[in-house]
Amino acid sequence: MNSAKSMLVLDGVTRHFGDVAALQDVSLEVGEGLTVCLVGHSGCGKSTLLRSIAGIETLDHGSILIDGVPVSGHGVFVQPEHRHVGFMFQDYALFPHLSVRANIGFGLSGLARSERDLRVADIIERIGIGALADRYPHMLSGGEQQRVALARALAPRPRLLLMDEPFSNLDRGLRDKVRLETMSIVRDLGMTAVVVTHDPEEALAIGDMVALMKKGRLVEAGSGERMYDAPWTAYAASFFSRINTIPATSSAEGLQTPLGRFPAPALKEGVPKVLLRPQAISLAATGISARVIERSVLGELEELSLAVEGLTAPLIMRGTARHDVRPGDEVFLQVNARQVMVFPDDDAQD
Ligand SMILES: Nc1ncnc2c1ncn2[C@@H]1O[C@H](COP(=O)(O)OP(=O)(O)OP(=O)(O)O)[C@@H](O)[C@H]1O
Repeated sequence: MNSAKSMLVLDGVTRHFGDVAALQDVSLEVGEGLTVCLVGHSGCGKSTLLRSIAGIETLDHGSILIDGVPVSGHGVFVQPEHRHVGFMFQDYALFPHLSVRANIGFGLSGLARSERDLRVADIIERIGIGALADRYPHMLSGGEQQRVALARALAPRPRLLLMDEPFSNLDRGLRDKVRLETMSIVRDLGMTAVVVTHDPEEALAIGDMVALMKKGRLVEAGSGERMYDAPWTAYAASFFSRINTIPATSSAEGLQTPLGRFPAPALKEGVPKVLLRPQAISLAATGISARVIERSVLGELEELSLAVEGLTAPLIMRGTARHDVRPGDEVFLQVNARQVMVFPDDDAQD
């Protein structure tokens, strides 16, 4: 993290809907100019958290500060329109009867006409949508609508930009391009942004910080690189990629597994389990004996599904190398010991 001031502070944020604990004691700080991605499976509370920051939801407990100003909690509730946040909805929610220019100017009604026109012209130029300014939403492609929605959210110069699944309505091919362009505009403007996504790759790609949620709780938060390379929890390890779970038993020499012996880190108690990314395994001339169940070429990557004595589930191996192997072939495996992750068994992955 850098030493920038905190633009958003969530402290013990809690919200129930009847019996459902949508948010439980969520605390997080986001430095100015950074993008945080809220990521997690459906129903984990991402949207409720975003809506709480926007002021569309109230809190049961906890508090929210935006740019140092309390906006929710401890008896305070600042109305959404006074929070200085820009909100970008998943479906863009552009007004169909207004031109692009009028859509962008919509949130600036408090300004004098000349000032409003200047602001709209400025953001249109920054986002590079001059050619679209006099069109109407139905005359725009999905990617163009997305940029107009971004311009509209940014025109009032919010302190915080909130984006709810902003790229999920775009086709795969367009999505990566629009995502790159959008996030570079957000970064160039020095905006602090909170982006909700259910896509682990998207979270890793765009978040300066990633906050992984599960059943209303924050599991862990940090840079995407740290969370992928050195997750603190088995849940995070398995959320961001496919993972092999290898049963282990502890002994004085370390952890015994069907894939050999690994050093045992100091774990509090319980039987540890070993997690192994598919790319930590490779074929070799000697090593652990295995049988090929299936080989699939996934474009850049090749995936082998392998049967290993002592493992009930197939072991998944992935890499860029191509192997001339067929189902039934006997092969040998090597495991990159530096990529072995060990967690207590009670750290559920579900
Ligand atoms: N207004 C509401 N009334 C009742 N329950 C709600 C309400 N809003 C959300 N919930 C519940 O709170 C939990 C969290 O929902 P939320 O929409 O925040 O999850 P999410 O992570 O954004 O999910 P998704 O990715 O599917 O949008 C869910 O169990 C949901 O059913």
